[in-house]
Amino acid sequence: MKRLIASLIILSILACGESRQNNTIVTLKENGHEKVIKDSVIMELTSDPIGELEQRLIDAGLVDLQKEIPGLLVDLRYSTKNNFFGKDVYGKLTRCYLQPEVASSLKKAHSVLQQKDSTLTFLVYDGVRPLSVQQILWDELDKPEKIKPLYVADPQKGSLHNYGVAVDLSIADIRTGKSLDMGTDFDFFGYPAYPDREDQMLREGKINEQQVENRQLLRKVMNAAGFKGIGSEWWHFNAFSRKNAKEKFDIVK
Ligand SMILES: C[C@@H](N)C(=O)N[C@H](C)C(=O)O
Ligand SMILES: [Zn+2]
Repeated sequence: MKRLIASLIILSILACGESRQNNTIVTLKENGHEKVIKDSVIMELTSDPIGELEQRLIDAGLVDLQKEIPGLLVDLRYSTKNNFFGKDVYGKLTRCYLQPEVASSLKKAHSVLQQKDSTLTFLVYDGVRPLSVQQILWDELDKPEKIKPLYVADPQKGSLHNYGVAVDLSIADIRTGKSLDMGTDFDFFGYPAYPDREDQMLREGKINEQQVENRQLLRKVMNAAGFKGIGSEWWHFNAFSRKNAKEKFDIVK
């Protein structure tokens, strides 16, 4: 490897004359790393190699949402510390995967959204989620045992995320990449985030009309593509019932 880099440096020095017109002299791809030698300086570019979890998702036939749906944004929150328990539990995984037919339904929802307003896109927070991560979320959720399943599906039963048939998302403005105002952040666990409590929350001034309108738009486009929401989280949508998911797909462990 060291020898290879050394020879590439020599190559780049030799090619210096030409480099005035074209600064980039050599591009080398190795193990998912891209190195560009420019004016004799080696610059590491792009992505890490695919991690073990991502490879498992690909091997299981799941698809990368951003490859299927151009323009869709992903902020995989469990791959950051910006989530309800403040820990990165996805490591190298930063892309969002779903079952192919769920991705294709989401593509339909996305096109319904863009027909309504071409300045809008989806901002996805989570898709397939391994059962091992479901257990971490369950353990980290600081709520009484009885109401925990309203916010995180019990890992003993499995979540539809574990099959790759549920998605957590918002709508974003493509010009800013930021979510529309939905009244609460993703994974806010309480009444202001409940679609079931919107009338009450409006009356109590906890959310406003514009926030409800934004959520209604999300529900409308997702429902148009066959997704079903749940009563306690504005961001969560299922593409299949638990029974159908069990019959058709395997859980990602
Ligand atoms: C944890 C939250 N983002 C979520 O997806 N909750 C549902 C209920 C789930 O865990 O399936
Ligand atoms: Zn969810």
